[in-house]
Amino acid sequence: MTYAPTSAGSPNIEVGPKWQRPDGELLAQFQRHSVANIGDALGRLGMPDGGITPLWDGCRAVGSALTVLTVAGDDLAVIDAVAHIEPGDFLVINGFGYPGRAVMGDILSQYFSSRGAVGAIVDGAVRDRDEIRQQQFPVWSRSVTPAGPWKHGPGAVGTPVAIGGVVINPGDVVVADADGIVAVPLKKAYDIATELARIAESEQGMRTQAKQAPTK
Ligand SMILES: O=C([O-])CC(=O)C(=O)O
Ligand SMILES: [Mg+2]
Repeated sequence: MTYAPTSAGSPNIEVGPKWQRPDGELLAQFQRHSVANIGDALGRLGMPDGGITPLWDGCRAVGSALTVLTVAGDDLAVIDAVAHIEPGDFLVINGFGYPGRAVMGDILSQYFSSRGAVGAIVDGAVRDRDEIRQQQFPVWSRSVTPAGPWKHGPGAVGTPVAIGGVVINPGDVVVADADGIVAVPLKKAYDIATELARIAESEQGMRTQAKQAPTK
């Protein structure tokens, strides 16, 4: 089966209104912080559940949410999303948590990477784990299966979606690492970045104290 993403768009894939993306400088402020610390800065609430995990060791990415809603086991909306990618985008795909059929593999991953995306998160299944690891393209998913996707739609690109029980809007700052995923609403991102500097400093202090704890 062959396919090639087009800019024409499929008639049954809705495209949301144009959204604002965080600039590179703002994204850079999140580069050096762990997802755990960013979650703390958000009050330890609103993080996707721990069932969505990295596909290979060392996955880490920071980017602007490019949201996709797709039918369980179907990748038509994911294919359509390729034409909407701008450098720095982070694909966030609601595949209804379905484990029985992958909604992306290494070919789509290569398209994402070629267009400048920084990573992909799938609340659902993916396939081609070895090839994606070789590409070093960061991917998080709920499961892995060799079963390939149907391509019928419907779906949506650039509308709010939920992954792991949390709503993510297009243009949210998405950070993912070995622990999991966090999304910071663009409106809060500057305040959270400031708070992060304080948290990082206090964590550093606690680490030093822990290292120097007296033996009994
Ligand atoms: O073949 C497909 O339909 C999806 C897939 O495995 C890929 O993106 O590599
Ligand atoms: Mg494949």
